[in-house]
Amino acid sequence: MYTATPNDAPWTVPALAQAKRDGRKLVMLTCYDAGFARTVDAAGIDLVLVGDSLGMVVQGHDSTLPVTVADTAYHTRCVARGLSRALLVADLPFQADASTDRALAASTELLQAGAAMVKLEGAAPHKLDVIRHLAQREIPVCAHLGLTPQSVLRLGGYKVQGREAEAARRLQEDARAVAEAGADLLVLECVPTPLAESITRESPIPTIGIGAGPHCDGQVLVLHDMLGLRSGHRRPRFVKDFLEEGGSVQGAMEAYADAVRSGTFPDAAHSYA
Ligand SMILES: Nc1nc(=O)c2c([nH]1)NC[C@@H]1CN(c3ccc(C(=O)N[C@@H](CCC(=O)O)C(=O)O)cc3)CN21
Ligand SMILES: CC(C)C(=O)C(=O)O
Ligand SMILES: [Mg+2]
Repeated sequence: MYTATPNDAPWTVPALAQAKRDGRKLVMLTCYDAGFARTVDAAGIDLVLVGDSLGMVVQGHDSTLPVTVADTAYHTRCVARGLSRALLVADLPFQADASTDRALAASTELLQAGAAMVKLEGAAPHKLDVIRHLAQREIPVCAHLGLTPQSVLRLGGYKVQGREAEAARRLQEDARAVAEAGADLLVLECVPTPLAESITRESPIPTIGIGAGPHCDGQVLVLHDMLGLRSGHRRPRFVKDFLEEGGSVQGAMEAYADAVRSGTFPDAAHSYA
């Protein structure tokens, strides 16, 4: 069992790249309030995401689209007060990254709320402009490719991405482009295991998978999912309830961290071939 090490130095952005070079897996969980943040931190989780999934698991909407910058800033402030070691990432909500001006204003608000990095979905030309704009202004950026839930209306549902050869090629190119634009980290959501493996091998920045197989540099799950709470939609294949084996909330987080670090999660049953 992984033992919490509260004396460990707080995470920094350069330490993420070092972890990739060292082959140390990064463990990430979403979190939306201070109580859970204290527990996530004590469990030795490396990265905490105030995801716009809060629109679904906290607010009860059926997509992430209704979430605002004010909502995300509020939850970021709550979570930041509970953390002393984990690196805090906050999602830029739907259309907060529609222009460089809006993205800079929203990101400033989120960093001033306590985040150390902002995350944004996609690699369209204007998104690459936003990544460059933020990176040049000393704002760490996490990119997010594959299934991008803010695109749900045009995608027609939450489906695995990059299955066709052409789509796979485009994803691989997008991964190159976001790193080139200055992203520090890359979330890959719902992509076939071999594609995520190939992107990870090529990527100069660490990849964090969710439904992207075991070969990413790290993993992320939605907190409610790994504690077995009903998510409102059909349970995605990549979700595993760690509460049973963990025995307590902190135990579940430690079991998840152990499984990611030892390479036993995700297995084939929790990945897309
Ligand atoms: N609670 C929760 N967990 C999440 O992981 C999550 C959210 N909410 N909200 C935002 C998005 C939506 N997500 C989802 C939702 C459903 C599937 C899903 O059911 N996928 C199918 C894929 C089928 C296919 O294309 O082959 C699956 O069977 O896993 C995947 C990701 C991930 N994110
Ligand atoms: C699922 C993760 C990667 C996310 O973006 C969120 O929780 O909003
Ligand atoms: Mg999100």
